[in-house]
Amino acid sequence: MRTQDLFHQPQQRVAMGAQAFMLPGFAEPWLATLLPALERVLQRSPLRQMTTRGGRRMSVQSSACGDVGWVCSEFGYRYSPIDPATGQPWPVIPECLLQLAQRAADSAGFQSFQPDTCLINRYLPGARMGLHQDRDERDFSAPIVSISLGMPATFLFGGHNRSDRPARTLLQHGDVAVWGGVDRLRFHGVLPLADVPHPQLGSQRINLTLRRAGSNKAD
Ligand SMILES: O=C(O)CCC(=O)C(=O)O
Ligand SMILES: [Fe+2]
Repeated sequence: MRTQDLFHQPQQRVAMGAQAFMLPGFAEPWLATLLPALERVLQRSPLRQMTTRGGRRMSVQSSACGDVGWVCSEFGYRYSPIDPATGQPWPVIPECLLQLAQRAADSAGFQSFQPDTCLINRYLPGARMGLHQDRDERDFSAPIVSISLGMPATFLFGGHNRSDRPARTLLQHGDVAVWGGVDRLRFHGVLPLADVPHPQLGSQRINLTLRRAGSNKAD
């Protein structure tokens, strides 16, 4: 735990936009329960490399938990109630992860966040995520809560046009980023990861993004 938690000082918020914040170390009190819970999820729905609509393999490995999971293939992007890799429903979102996401959303000014899906992305050194908008959800009223674990990454937070120059924010183990409202559709991405092994998780970064997909979107 960082000293700020020990003395119960108000959590620091770093503004990335009017309704976008980075909450440094916010996930730390949950990590001891979150990491084993995440392992159990990944035993049931293992990480896999998906192929984009353009036919290219994504550089991250992905899985999901929740009522639906985000899947992509050469046929496009969608939320599905079934994990295509196992033919089974996705694992449920672990209680501690749900609680962490709701508390982080609250701290960023988004009350009553009810996520129904969590995308799990694993970055090995060199993996990246190009600038994109998160717009496969059925409505954009709920925020995105993004939890970073393991190796540090440079997060790019741009504007509403792909060409808007993005700001850079370092995301480290335990940091949580939340964006919604007027900032919900801003372009964002992650620079290629440098190999700076994390003491506990080694040469990987795991990012968890909790969202409200809206189950009607699922097929
Ligand atoms: O890895 C990150 O920090 C961002 C991931 C992301 O943008 C996404 O999964 O849509
Ligand atoms: Fe995204």
